[in-house]
Amino acid sequence: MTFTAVLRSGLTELGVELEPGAEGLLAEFFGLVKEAAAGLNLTAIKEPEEAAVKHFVDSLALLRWVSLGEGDRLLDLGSGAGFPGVPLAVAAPGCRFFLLEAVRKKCFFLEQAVKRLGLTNTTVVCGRAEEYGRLDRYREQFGWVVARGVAALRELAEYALPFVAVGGCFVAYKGPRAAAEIEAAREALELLGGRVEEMVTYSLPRGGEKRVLVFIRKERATPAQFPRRAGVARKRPL
Ligand SMILES: C[S@@+](CC[C@H](N)C(=O)[O-])C[C@H]1O[C@@H](n2cnc3c(N)ncnc32)[C@H](O)[C@@H]1O
Repeated sequence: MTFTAVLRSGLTELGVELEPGAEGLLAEFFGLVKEAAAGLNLTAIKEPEEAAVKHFVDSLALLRWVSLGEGDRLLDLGSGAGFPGVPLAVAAPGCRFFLLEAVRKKCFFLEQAVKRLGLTNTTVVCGRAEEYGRLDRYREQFGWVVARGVAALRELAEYALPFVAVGGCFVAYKGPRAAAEIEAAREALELLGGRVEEMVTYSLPRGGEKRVLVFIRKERATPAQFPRRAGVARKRPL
C-alpha cells in the first residue's frame, strides 16, 4: 500500500476526517522528511507505511477528541521533524501553530518545510522551552500545548505548563506507561498549576500499538520560578 492509502485507512479507523487537499500536503511533507531523515537522525521514518501510521496517524489522533479552529493557538513543544505539529497544522488551517524546537538544524528543516507546504498558519520558534517559557509573549499564551517523545511527564510538565493559558490544556502524547508517568508527576503538576483531566487510549492501525493522550488542564498560574534554567528539570525533576 502507498503512504496515502495507509494514511487514509488509518484515519478512517480512528474516526478522523481531513480537510480537502490535506492528504496531498501530508504526502508532500512525508517526502520532505524522508529526504532529510539521515541528517536529522530520523532513520526510523523511512518506510512509507510505518511512517504513515506511527508518525502521521498518531499525530492526527488528537483530532478525534479535539477540534482546533479559528482563534485557537497551539504550541508543539520539541517538534523535532514536525510531529505532531505539522500534520495538525495541515489538518486545522484555522488554528495558529507554533513549533518550538531546540536544535537549529531541525528548525531549519521545519522552516523550509513550512514554506514549501505554504503553511501560513505556522511559525517555527528555535530555542529551548526553559527560555521561551519565561518570555511574556509566550508565557501562558496558548490554549493548547502538545508534546510527543520529548521527556518523561514529570520533567515535561515543567517545560510545557508555563506556556498554557489558565483554563487551557496541555496534551502529552504517551505510550502504555502513561499511568506510571502520571503517578510520578503528581507533585510536579500540583506545583505547576495543572491537573490531569482525562486519559484517552487508542491503538495505532496495523501493528495496533497502544497510545495514550494525557489531557492536563491548567487550573492556576504557574509560579514565576518555573521553568528553572536549562538542564535543571532533567537533573532534578520536581
Ligand atoms: C525525540 S524528539 C521527538 C520529536 C517529535 N516531537 C516527534 O514526536 O517525532 C524530541 C525533540 O524535542 C526537542 N527538545 C527536547 N527538549 C527540549 C526543550 N527543553 N526545548 C525545546 N526542544 C526540546 C529535541 O531537540 C528533539 O528534537
